[in-house]
Amino acid sequence: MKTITIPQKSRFGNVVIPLPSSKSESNRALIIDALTEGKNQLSNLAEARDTQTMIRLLREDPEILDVLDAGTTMRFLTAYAALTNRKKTLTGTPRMCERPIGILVDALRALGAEIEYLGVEGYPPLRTKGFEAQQTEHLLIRGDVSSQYISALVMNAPLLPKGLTLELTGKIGSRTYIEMTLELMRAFGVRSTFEGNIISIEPQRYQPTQFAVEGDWSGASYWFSLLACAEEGTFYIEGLKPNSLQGDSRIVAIMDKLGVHSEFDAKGVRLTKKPIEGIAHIDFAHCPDIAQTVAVTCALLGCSCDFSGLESLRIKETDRIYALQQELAKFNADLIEVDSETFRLMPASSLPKSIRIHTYDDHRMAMAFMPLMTKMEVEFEDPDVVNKSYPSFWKHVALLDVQLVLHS
Ligand SMILES: O=C(O)C1=C[C@@H](OP(=O)(O)O)[C@@H](O)[C@H](O)C1
Ligand SMILES: C=C(OP(=O)(O)O)C(=O)O
Repeated sequence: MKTITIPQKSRFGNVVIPLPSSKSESNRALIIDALTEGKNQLSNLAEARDTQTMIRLLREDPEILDVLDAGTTMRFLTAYAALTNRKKTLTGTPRMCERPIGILVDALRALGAEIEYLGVEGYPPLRTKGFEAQQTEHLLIRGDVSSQYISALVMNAPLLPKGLTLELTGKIGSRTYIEMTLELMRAFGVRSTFEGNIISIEPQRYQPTQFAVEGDWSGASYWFSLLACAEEGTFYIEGLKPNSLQGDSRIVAIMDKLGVHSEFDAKGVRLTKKPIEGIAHIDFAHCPDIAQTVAVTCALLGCSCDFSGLESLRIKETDRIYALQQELAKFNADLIEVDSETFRLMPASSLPKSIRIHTYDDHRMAMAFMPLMTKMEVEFEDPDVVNKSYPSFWKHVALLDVQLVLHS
């Protein structure tokens, strides 16, 4: 198996990280562009495989849309194909075919789309078979499984003849991602309202627009974590702004308590070290992708912390709760289930000199555990896993002046 080893290092100088762009913003802008017949000027699109897959599938327009392991690409393209009357088969990796899509398919069927499951009911692969007439303009949809179903529907809503009112039921998760979708739509001239649990969108057209994608806050979180765990250093992360559309910018407030001070200027954010205050409880319901980052940071800093809002982690690239528990245990840390809503992060009691991290086909399992390098030599299995969101990740680790060793 291919692995990569990083030697131990915890003192850094001034390091500049040329952060890649957000795949979440990119994939939304691309769907909106497709709905505007490609008349926009999109810049700074993500290098992430999830985005490159979206670009390729929209450009080549094949009969079979293989999204690989990209959740947004699967959910956004399913709604796009179904509601624009395209006949497509949508499929992906074996794990993608275990990630539920029934809530979105039920909503699309209620709107009037014909969709057939090709394998197990409720999961990809599936086939969109046509859309004749809009059956309703008011839908109830669960908000507590994945926000991607809701984003997928609302991006297409302005082009539906009757528009759409979505009533979200249950506890709304990843609300920041739904807000990001509506903000991006606004940037392309589409008005909407999101009050309480109700989203309303009238029929209207997207306006051709110039749109530049921001840096990826989820990717930035690993550099915050590394500095939190390091003995010294100053990082400058390019391409981020303080008022981001991305909920993962919440990492600034979390890391402020874990010893990282952030200072923004026009081009990015400078991170410096400050005293650690600790943090008793963090709710990740609206920023689930940074839970792994923060778990590793707390484990290494010796900070016990209660985590809530982790429900969606079980249906992501892997079962992230299980994966975290397995890998944290390798350095005597743990993530213990306290009750149905809370997990307690128990920090490492003693550290080994070296470690091998299994990555579970999950980019974030590799990137989140990278800061272990501040305490020990770390070997990562399947280092190419990072390509899903951050293909230049290891190249950026090398900017820290460490000698990475690749074993194939
Ligand atoms: O809409 C998006 O861009 C995303 C929404 C989130 O998923 P859920 O809504 O399924 O939590 C997040 O985890 C994912 O990485 C990206
Ligand atoms: C969960 C993620 O992505 P997706 O759901 O789009 O596959 C992620 O990037 O962490």
